[in-house]
Amino acid sequence: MGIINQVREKQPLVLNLANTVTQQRVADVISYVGGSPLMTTASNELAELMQIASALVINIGTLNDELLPLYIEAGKLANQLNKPVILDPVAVTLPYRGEIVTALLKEIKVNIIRGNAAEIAWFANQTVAGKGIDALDNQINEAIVLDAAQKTGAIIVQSGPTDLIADGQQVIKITAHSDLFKINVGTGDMLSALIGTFSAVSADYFAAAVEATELFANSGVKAAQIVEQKPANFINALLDCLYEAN
Ligand SMILES: Nc1ncnc2c1ncn2[C@@H]1O[C@H](COP(=O)(O)OP(=O)(O)OP(=O)(O)O)[C@@H](O)[C@H]1O
Ligand SMILES: Cc1ncsc1CCO
Ligand SMILES: [Mg+2]
Repeated sequence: MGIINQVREKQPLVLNLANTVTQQRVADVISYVGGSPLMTTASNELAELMQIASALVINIGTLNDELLPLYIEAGKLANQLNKPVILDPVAVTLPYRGEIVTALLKEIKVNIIRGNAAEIAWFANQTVAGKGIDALDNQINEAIVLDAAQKTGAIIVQSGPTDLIADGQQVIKITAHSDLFKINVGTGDMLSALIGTFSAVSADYFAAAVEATELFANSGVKAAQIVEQKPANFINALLDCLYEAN
C-alpha cells in the first residue's frame, strides 16, 4: 500500500508552526491528501497538541524572537514522543534566520529539512545564489545535498526544477515539473507540509519524503495541463490533483 493510502486511512493530525503568508495553502494540502492540519502559536497548548499530533512541521517564514522558544519546545516534545520533525528553513541564508536555525538545531533533532538550492547549501556551509525566499541558481549538486544531510543528520529535500532527496548515503532525483510552481509563492511550503503528512504515517522517513515529493511533482504536471499556463488556476488544479491521488 502506498503511503498516500495510509494517510487517507489514518488521517494523521499534522501540527504546524506555520508562516502567516501561506498557512491556508499549507492547511489545504494536508487536508486534500487526507490529513488533519492544525496551526498553533500558543506555548500553553503545545504539550497537549503534540500528544495527538503525528508530525510537527516548523516553517520559519515569518519568524520573530518569540517563536524560537516555541520551535524549541515543540521540537523537544516531538523528539521525546518519537514523532517526525520537518523543518522548512525559509530564507535561512539571511543572517538573523541563520542564527535562529543554528540555535534550533543545537536543541532539537530535525528529521527532514526541505528547502530550495540556496537554503540547502547553507546547511553544507556553501553559497548558492538566492534572494530572500527564492533560489536564483537551481544547482543540481549532489555533493552539497549529501553534505547537508551528513552535517545535519536529517533527510534533505532540495526542491527546484529537479528535486533531490538525500540521506547521508544516497540521492534520488525527481525531474517531472511545471514552471507554474515557481511563480506561486508557497509551493515550497506546501511541499514541506505534504512531506510532513507522509512522514506522519510512515516509519521510513526517506520513503515518505520521496513519495510525497514525487506526488507533488506529478500533480503539478497534471495541473499545468489542465489550466493551460494560467498560474492562479494552477493552485486550485494542483489541490484537485492531490485530492484525487491514490
Ligand atoms: N524552475 C522551476 N521549474 C519547475 N519547478 C520548480 C522550479 N523551481 C521550483 N520548482 C518546484 O516548485 C516547488 C517549490 O519549490 P521551490 O524550490 O520554489 O521552494 P521555495 O523556494 O521554498 O518556495 P516558496 O518559498 O515559494 O514556498 C517544488 O515542487 C519544486 O520542485
Ligand atoms: C513571501 C514570504 N515571506 C515570508 S514567508 C513567505 C512565504 C514563502 O515561504
Ligand atoms: Mg521556501
